[in-house]
Amino acid sequence: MSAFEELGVMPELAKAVEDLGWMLPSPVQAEAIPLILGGGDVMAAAETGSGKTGAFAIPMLQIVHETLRQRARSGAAASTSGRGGGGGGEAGSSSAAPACVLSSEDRELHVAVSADGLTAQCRSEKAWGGVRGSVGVFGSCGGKVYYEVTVTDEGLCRVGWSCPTAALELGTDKLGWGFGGTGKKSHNRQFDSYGEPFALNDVVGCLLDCSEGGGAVAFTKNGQALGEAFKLPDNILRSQVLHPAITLKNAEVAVNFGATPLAFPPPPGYLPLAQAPAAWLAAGGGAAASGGGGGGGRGDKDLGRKPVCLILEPAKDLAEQTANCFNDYGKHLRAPEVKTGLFVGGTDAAPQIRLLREGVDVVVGTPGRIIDFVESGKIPLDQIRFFVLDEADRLIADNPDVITKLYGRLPKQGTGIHRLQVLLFSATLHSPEVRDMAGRICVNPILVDLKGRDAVPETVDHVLVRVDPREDRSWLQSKPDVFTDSCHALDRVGPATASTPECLSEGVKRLKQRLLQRIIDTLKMEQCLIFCRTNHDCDQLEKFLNTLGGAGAPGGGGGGFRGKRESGKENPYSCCVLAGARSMDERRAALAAFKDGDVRFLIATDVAARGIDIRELPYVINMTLPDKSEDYIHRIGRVGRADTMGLAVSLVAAVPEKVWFCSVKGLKPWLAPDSANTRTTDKGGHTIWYDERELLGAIEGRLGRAIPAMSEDLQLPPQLAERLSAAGDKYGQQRGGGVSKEVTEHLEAIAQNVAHLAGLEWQVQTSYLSLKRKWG
Ligand SMILES: Nc1ncnc2c1ncn2[C@@H]1O[C@H](COP(=O)(O)OP(=O)(O)OP(=O)(O)O)[C@@H](O)[C@H]1O
Repeated sequence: MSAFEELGVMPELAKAVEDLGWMLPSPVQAEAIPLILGGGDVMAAAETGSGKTGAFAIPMLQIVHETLRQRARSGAAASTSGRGGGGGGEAGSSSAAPACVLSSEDRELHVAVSADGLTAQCRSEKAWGGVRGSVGVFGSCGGKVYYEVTVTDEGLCRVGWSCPTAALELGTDKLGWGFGGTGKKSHNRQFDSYGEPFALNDVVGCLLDCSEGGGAVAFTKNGQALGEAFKLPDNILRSQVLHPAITLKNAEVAVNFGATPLAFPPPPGYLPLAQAPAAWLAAGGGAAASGGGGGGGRGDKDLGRKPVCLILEPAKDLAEQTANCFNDYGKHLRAPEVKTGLFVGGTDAAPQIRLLREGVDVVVGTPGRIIDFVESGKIPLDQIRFFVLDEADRLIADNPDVITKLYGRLPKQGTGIHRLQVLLFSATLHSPEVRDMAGRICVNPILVDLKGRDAVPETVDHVLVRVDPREDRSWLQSKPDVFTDSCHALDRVGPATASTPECLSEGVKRLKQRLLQRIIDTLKMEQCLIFCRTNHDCDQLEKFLNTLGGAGAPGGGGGGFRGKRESGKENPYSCCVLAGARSMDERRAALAAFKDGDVRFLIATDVAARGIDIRELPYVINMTLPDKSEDYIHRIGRVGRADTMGLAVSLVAAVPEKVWFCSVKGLKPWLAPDSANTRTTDKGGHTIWYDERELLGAIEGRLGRAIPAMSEDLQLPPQLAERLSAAGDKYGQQRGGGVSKEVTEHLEAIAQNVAHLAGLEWQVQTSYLSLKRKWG
């Protein structure tokens, strides 16, 4: 049994992580996996690069897989029994059709459905409870269908039709059309008088007309037509499936889809749902279809398969990485496979919508695209079991409203294995905002807090280089070329004005680029992730490195990485950019090129600060300190991952630097710097004074210690250099020259002992049993 299986992880998942070379669970995995498998809400704070993604993804995949298997089993059972009870329709037309019953899954838990799936009861006096039919009708089928509802107890009820992603409380959104006992029709929360009231023993007929030129919902009462209630929009008819839908409050109804004789014949041209041709029908929404267990009328097994996990990530690149992790960890899961979908902005929505239609179990995405898809009914949330905020503190700081809205729509009535689990993960999880949000969206969360507040991993060395243009006057030289941000394009910069704040600020910018080159050369860097403050700073630095790489050299000329132009192994300063202003394709290509070693330097904004995992990355450089101290911990955490040593170097200005600050999205004042926009924001312009001494103070305060400085000739602080050489460590390589070999030997030794112990245990058990048999 592997170490992961000892945590309760199923063999298929354990095998997948073994394929990745994981021998032992990391500490956060050892703590969090059993807690999540046990059904609890978990808040995990563990240092960067410690395997948090696996800590939530592995148990989630296991529970999702088990849930899907269970549904597939109950779906198969429902289909078999349903077909047995069906029939009675036009010869030949209904034989292959999925039988319709009230779904035991596509319902609220306070609604009970009878064993035959034909009676629904809600015993809550306060809450409406909804349920849908297990079979729906394609809006594009061109036919007309009918079913009957008999009111069998006092109480409130509303009946009609809704799409699989509609709210179960019928008529409260754009995808549901209902008729209530008080004589009101309802759609999208609009309640208008219609027909007449109905009550105990009344029989309401629900009509759906999908014929050409039709497109309507209507009702009858005790066989009398009440007239058209709703016209259905074309887009609904084209793209949606409509299911029988019922919502009740302290009431009971019996439903007849036409498998047994109806109380009243349907109006001319309408077929009872149970007798509709199979091609009109789609199984979905409930046990009969989920998990691939049921079959739709069009042979699309996944129709109606709804997401079980919702994972929010703060950046597109990280969302993509997490989705890939789910695919990697779940690659051996079969019957059914667990399907993961990526939903991020700035990319074509059409394939994502298609994916949702085909059915997806794990939804990973960024807040904007997710809320957009949820609000437009594309991502249904009524089957969600897991809500995960990865990098929770960033998500909560930037998107509290989206999180609150999404949480508000998640199903919370479940118990046991159906309970909604909320998981919050980050290396920095101790803010009051996180505590406050956790108090609202978690139920008794268990805190896995491995290293206390904001720990930097032992595998990360971090140092700073002071940049003081008052002492180092080399910035006044004109060579080598630098590409600063034009903040001081209108200021007189030269020896005569060299001590004004503006000149010193320009001096910082020039010095930093030249220092970067010296650091790269001195430490003989072959791979480094370089953080800049803004997209524009990334562009400028890209130009600078491209110029160093040789004018006219392939890869020179700026404009970002747009496909392989040369091997980074030949150009010592080859670079590409990963920043929010670049297209998703460019970002993807840049990250891939850097990971593959095709370029040596990845210049990035904070979109790459969190979560991005680059194997054996040796160096990070901060051209400018981040303005939020927690982002420092995440940025430097791009090195020192998975027990690999890494060094982070921060360039820290000793004087304030004037930088661009645009609160208006898309504004680029540096393209035409003038006396208005180079003013500071308090004077109506687009710049601020950035003081890195203060930012450094905040970071050191947070970490509780000073960050050591490199010497003027860019050597490591002595205590760091000594420790590194004493341990024989190198940046970009495993700590201790390769702990994994020791781990392997250790595991091999344990495996023999464990096998021996298992043999002894077997002997004890069998001897006990044989003695029992012998002596009774
Ligand atoms: N048990 C393990 N054994 C070996 N390697 C592991 C293990 N768990 C995770 N890893 C590897 O460690 C690296 C970091 O993992 P991951 O990205 O999940 O870290 P994280 O804690 O989420 O980091 P961050 O805080 O930066 O988001 C990955 O390359 C992953 O494959």
